[in-house]
Order: sequence, then structure tokens, then C-alpha cells
Amino acid sequence: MTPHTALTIAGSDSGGGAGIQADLRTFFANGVHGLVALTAVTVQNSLGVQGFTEIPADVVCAQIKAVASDMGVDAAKTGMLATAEIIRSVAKTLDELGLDFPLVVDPVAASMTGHSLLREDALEAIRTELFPRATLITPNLDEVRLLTGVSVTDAATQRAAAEALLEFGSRWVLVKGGHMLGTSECVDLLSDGREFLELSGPRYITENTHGGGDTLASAITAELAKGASVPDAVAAGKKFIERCVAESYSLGKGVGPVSPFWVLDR
Ligand SMILES: Nc1ncnc2c1ncn2[C@@H]1O[C@H](COP(=O)(O)OP(=O)(O)OP(=O)(O)O)[C@@H](O)[C@H]1O
Ligand SMILES: Cc1ncc(CO)c(N)n1
Repeated sequence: MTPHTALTIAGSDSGGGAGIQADLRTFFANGVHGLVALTAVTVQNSLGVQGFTEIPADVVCAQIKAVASDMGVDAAKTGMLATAEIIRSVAKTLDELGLDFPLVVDPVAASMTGHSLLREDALEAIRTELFPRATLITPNLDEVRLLTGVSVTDAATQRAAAEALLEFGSRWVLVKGGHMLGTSECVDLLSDGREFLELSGPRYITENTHGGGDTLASAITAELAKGASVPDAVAAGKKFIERCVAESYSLGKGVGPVSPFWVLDR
């Protein structure tokens, strides 16, 4: 049987734990065929990002058009987009395609070691060009602060952040709580402005969470590609990432990756 398709528009991680590598293994683990529009080549390992080179914007868009026109896209996600020019071109291309599939925008600004993955002014372009076209946006707490100025420290500020982010025009927002320190639970808040759904799970004690945000967003995208509603896709994505954090491993001298290898024993 031909599987559903999910497109990732994102950068490559030479360490294999984040970026398109995380997306493709997550798509596979969730039973969808992964398509790729590569935006940048990063030089990185478990210790951090040493640099990156972006792909020309017209080549990024040509990849999207090539797969969309021939194979069809059931859902798409964006990760590292590198430059404002790439962001604007991707938005235009999605419009040209009619954007008749769900779009998850993970507003990747920096790696977890704090290295920038976006040229200056590009986060503003994600906000104005992509958020209004997004079915769901999935910022972490650092990205929330950069986008809204809100510092999330508890349930009330997480809800205030969700409300502020929805003003930018996405249908849904997931404010991820992975970086909320001092809590024994990891609580992500999903909202469309009417419903506020707390997705809560155990916080595992591990340093090895590289690629966690990408893995969550691509697991959600895979579920959307298969036809799930946003709340169902996010609930399934949360279960998936939890298990991947629980089974993460050390690799290299720094932060190891979350791992979907457990699906091989399913
Ligand atoms: N220690 C942990 N135990 C369980 N779940 C976690 C843990 N850390 C993060 N998560 C979950 O992983 C997902 C990603 O959240 P997080 O806030 O870490 O995103 P991120 O910062 O974008 O990820 P990345 O580490 O890729 O930069 C969320 O669902 C969050 O609740
Ligand atoms: C290529 C790439 N995309 C996203 C992230 C964020 O996890 C990363 N470290 N590298």
C-alpha cells in the first residue's frame, strides 16, 4: 500500500540527531513517506553548531515544487529555514501550490547549545510570512520569549504566551514546556484560542535531548498526514517524543540524541 507523504523543509544536521535526519527517521517510525526540501547544511556535533551554509532560495523552492507536483504532499513541516529570503520564497511557493495540506511551523531559531540557526531578521520573517499560513506552530520557551517577550515560568504565563502567539495568525499553537525548569512534569500547552489543552508527561532525567523539538514536530506532521485532527496528532506526537526521550542515548562528548529505535521492537 502506498503510504501517506510528509514533507520537511529544514536543514541537515551532520550529527544525525536533529534537522532533516530527525524528521526522516520520525516519519519512517510513524509510517509515512518522507519528502525533503533542504534549506541549509550545518556543521554540527554533540558539542554544538560550528557553522552553516544555506541553500539558494530558488533551489529550496524547486525541491518543494518537484515533489508536490509529482508525488503529492499530505502534510508539511518547516524547521531550520536559515534566511529571510528562504522564508519569503517558501511562503510564496506554498501559496502557489494552494497550500491544501496541514502545515506545522517549528520556528527554529537556535540549537539547544545556543548557536544561531537563523540569520538576523529571519525570525521576524517566520512570524509574518509563515505563522499566518500555519495550521500549528511549535515554539520552545526561548523562541516564545524572542517572539512575544513573554517569559514562561508557570501555567499562567504559558497560557498568556499561547494567547499572544495566536495573534500572529496560526490556527493552533503548542507552547512546549521542555525548558520549564524545576518541574517534575513536562507540560506542553495546545490552544486554538478557544480550547486550552495541557499535555502532561513525566520529565525524564537526561542530558540527551538533542533533536527533541524536531522529533515532536515531525511526529505531529506524520499524524496530520495520515488524517488526524490537530489535538489527536499532538497527543500522539507527545507520546512518541516521551518514549524517544526515555530511550535517548549518549553519543559524542556533549548532548546525545533522542531516539526512535524503540519502534524496531514494536
Ligand atoms: N526531559 C524530558 N522528559 C520528557 N519530555 C521532555 C523532556 N524534555 C523535553 N521534553 C518534551 O520534548 C518535546 C520538545 O520540547 P522542548 O521544549 O525541549 O523543545 P525544543 O527546545 O524545541 O527541543 P530541542 O531540544 O530540539 O531544541 C516536548 O514535548 C517536551 O515536553
Ligand atoms: C539542522 C538543525 N535543525 C534544527 C536544529 C534544532 O534542534 C538543529 N540543531 N539543527
